[in-house]
Amino acid sequence: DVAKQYTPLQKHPQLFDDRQGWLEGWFDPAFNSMMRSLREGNESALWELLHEETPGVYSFPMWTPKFCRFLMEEIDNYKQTGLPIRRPNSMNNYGLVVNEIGMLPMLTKLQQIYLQPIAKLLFPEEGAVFHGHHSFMVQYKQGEDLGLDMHTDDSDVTFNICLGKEFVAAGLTLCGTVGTPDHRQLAHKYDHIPGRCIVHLGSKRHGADDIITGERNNLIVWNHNEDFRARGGTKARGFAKESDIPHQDCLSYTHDRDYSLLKEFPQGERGRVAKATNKRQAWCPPNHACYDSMAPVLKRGSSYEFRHL
Ligand SMILES: O=C(O)CCC(=O)C(=O)O
Ligand SMILES: [Fe+2]
Repeated sequence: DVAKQYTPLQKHPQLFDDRQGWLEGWFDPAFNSMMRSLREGNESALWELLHEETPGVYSFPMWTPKFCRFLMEEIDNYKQTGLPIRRPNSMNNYGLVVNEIGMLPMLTKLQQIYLQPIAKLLFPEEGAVFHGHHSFMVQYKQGEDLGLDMHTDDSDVTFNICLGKEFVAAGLTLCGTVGTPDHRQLAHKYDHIPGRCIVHLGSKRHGADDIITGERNNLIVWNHNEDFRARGGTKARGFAKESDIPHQDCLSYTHDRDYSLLKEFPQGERGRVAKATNKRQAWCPPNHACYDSMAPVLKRGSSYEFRHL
């Protein structure tokens, strides 16, 4: 398999050595002392380190700038080998699934030793236990993917760590939780900082703003809690009526039935792709959850003809 083929080509074998595991020197000193306190049962250390970006969304320093460069060197090295690159999800065209290149054991360690104890305190239900993860890199730069449409993740708790390199714009826009009245209302705009991690529920609608210059790379860990999923996950909570017209910055050209009534599709080729994707995949909001002022034809049905008046 790919991981085996890559083994002799690795630039930094330490990144694949799960017997040695994660080295303390790779992490921000403040993160290390917080983790030490957590292990000693002092939970307040986490709350002291965290910055609450908006309710349910937290950021904290995680890796040193040096480690971010170290990891990026490995990713760039892999991309030069010509070995196959499977895209992380249907929306990212330039990412890389790090689990598949041989980093799965190390990322499982990262999840179990560091991410899970944090998630458990922040999100007692979704983060109670993690059984698996989908871990991947995303990349934005001019001429490739510029940003990422609004979406929710196939993840119970998502950790998203910025690795640089240098970039202008490319922020993360956060809206509401899927199925709640404010699902498509703006909650917060977050500016990524290299080395810093942001954590939120997968059910939180979010998207990446277009990059203006430079290149942004992030490592994303989608954590799966099979117990939560067996209870129906977020879907079990139902889908409430939307409180109001959606915010412009929270609209998804992939998922929203009212997109074309409220916003222009992106320009050029991206617009063509966006229209075609919308035609195939738009479902939001479900008929029973439409806001009061939504166009009557859209309230009645979710078929394509109604979406493109
Ligand atoms: O670019 C980001 O920061 C977010 C990426 C993301 O939401 C995803 O890949 O699911
Ligand atoms: Fe996401």
